[in-house]
Amino acid sequence: MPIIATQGLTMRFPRVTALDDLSVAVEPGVVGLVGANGAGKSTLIKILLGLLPPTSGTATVLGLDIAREGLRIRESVGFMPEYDCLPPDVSATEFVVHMARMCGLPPTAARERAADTLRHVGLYEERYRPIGGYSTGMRQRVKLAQALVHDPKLVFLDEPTNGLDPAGRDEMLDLIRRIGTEFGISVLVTSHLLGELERVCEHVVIVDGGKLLRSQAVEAYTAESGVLTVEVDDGRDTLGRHLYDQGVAVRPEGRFLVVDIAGEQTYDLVRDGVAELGLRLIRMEQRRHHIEEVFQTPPAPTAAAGGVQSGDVQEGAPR
Ligand SMILES: Nc1ncnc2c1ncn2[C@@H]1O[C@H](COP(=O)(O)OP(=O)(O)OP(=O)(O)O)[C@@H](O)[C@H]1O
Repeated sequence: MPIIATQGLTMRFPRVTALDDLSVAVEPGVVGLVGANGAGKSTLIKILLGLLPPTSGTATVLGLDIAREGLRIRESVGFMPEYDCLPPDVSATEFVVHMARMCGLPPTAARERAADTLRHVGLYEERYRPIGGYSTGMRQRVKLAQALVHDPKLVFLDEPTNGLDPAGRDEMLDLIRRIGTEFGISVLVTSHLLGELERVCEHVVIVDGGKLLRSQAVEAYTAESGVLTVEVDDGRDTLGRHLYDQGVAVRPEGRFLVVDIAGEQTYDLVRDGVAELGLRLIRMEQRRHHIEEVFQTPPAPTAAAGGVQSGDVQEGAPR
């Protein structure tokens, strides 16, 4: 059963259509929702939580109807909002216990769950300090902890890496991956950075101007390319010249050789060349695309899609 299913979801504000006839089904797992700023991601989350009635269309979350069962959805779904909404004068423990109590947990269970959750997000040592003195990364972790404290089946994480430095972003992405793999909680995570979603998500939904552009497994975005990456220990140029003499299309790229694949024989030529020259082969693998490369050449317009304009969706940090 899909964890989220929308049909013709439309949200019109007086000056802008934030969601435009959006129909999508999302299966359990770690799922990315990507789009430029203003694409409609936060609006979709608010509608899915039953907090904002759509202009038209229907949706279910965990099989529950957003129009009739908003409260039950919010019992089963955790939400990490995009913007900072934390009280500065209380500690992370006090805040997360309070949120657990708001979700209906009895006092002792709330304290235990808060302590466990804060440990999972890496805030155990600092949990008694007032939130006002926390760094951006620590504040993001408090927001994440309160989303997880009532043991939800699904969490919505709205731009969880916002404002983080590269190291903080890596740690947050690692946490998100663990939420999916170790805790078995499904995740819908939004970002305007395609590259970072590729690292943690199994499936990515792309919205642009409130319309669905694509909904695909990450594997499908990153299908194998027609080139081989070859790395040898000392002798890159020797091997390159050797392959060139055999009629292979080859070029250097950093410490690698990039070889166009012209059938099975390309693998044989590389392997034989390495053996003949007495080199040590470190790697030979078919290169995969990165998601953002898919958007450098917009796909032929399909359905409602008009193609992503370059710059609409930013690339992630270099990997
Ligand atoms: N309450 C509102 N009233 C009027 N317009 C709104 C309201 N909420 C959102 N919008 C508009 O709807 C569009 C989509 O906004 P939304 O916040 O959903 O985008 P987003 O993809 O989450 O982008 P961001 O990451 O910048 O928040 C924007 O043009 C925004 O200005």
